[in-house]
Amino acid sequence: MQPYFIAPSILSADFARLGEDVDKVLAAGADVVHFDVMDNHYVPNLTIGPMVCSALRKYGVTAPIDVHLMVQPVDRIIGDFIEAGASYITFHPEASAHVDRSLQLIKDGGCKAGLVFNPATSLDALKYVMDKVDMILLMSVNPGFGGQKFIPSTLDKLREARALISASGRDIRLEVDGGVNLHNIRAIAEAGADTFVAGSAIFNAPDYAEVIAQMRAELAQVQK
Ligand SMILES: O=C(CO)[C@H](O)[C@H](O)COP(=O)(O)O
Repeated sequence: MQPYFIAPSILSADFARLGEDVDKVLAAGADVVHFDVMDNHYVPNLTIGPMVCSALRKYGVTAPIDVHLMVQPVDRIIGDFIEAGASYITFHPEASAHVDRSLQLIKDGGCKAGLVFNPATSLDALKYVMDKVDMILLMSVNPGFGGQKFIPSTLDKLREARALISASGRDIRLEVDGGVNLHNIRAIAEAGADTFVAGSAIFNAPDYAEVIAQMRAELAQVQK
């Protein structure tokens, strides 16, 4: 199992002071910046694109930036995010006409590639591309908005994904996104996740360092 990563979703950050807020959450102990890209087409919301990713890099953010594409089509925006300094780029298989090609485009650009699965989407798309995947992201809410409730069936799906990763023998991160908080993070880790996206639970807390430390304390008690 890889070390646990806490990945605050900047969907819940203060967009008017994004650089400062990202600095603050990283200084508070976050490992990864989770960057939600929504196009008002694949999902019913509109957020940020490659220019903002590039601006964060120019501002001085050196932590990994984990770009979650909730866009359709996928391929024409991949190159822009590679240029903008993304570290991970993940996309939804049903949003790409050619999943293998999209994964390869990401990897050819030197980024880590991953697939994202909505709560009701099966993991079947992984079958022939496990060798190209560096991250599997399970949505534990329907994508589009922060602040939703964790969907409990994600726990079984995490166990299923963890078994696939173990069978592959590869280092693949297993990320979960949606409704992650202090009360459920331990159970989510026990089901197999190693990377935890949390938006409202972190950015709505009065003290980012305190909530991240509490999350790590929960993770320290994980029993497998
Ligand atoms: O991708 C997302 C929604 O599509 C967000 O990353 C996710 O919902 C995180 O927010 P919260 O922790 O508040 O649920």
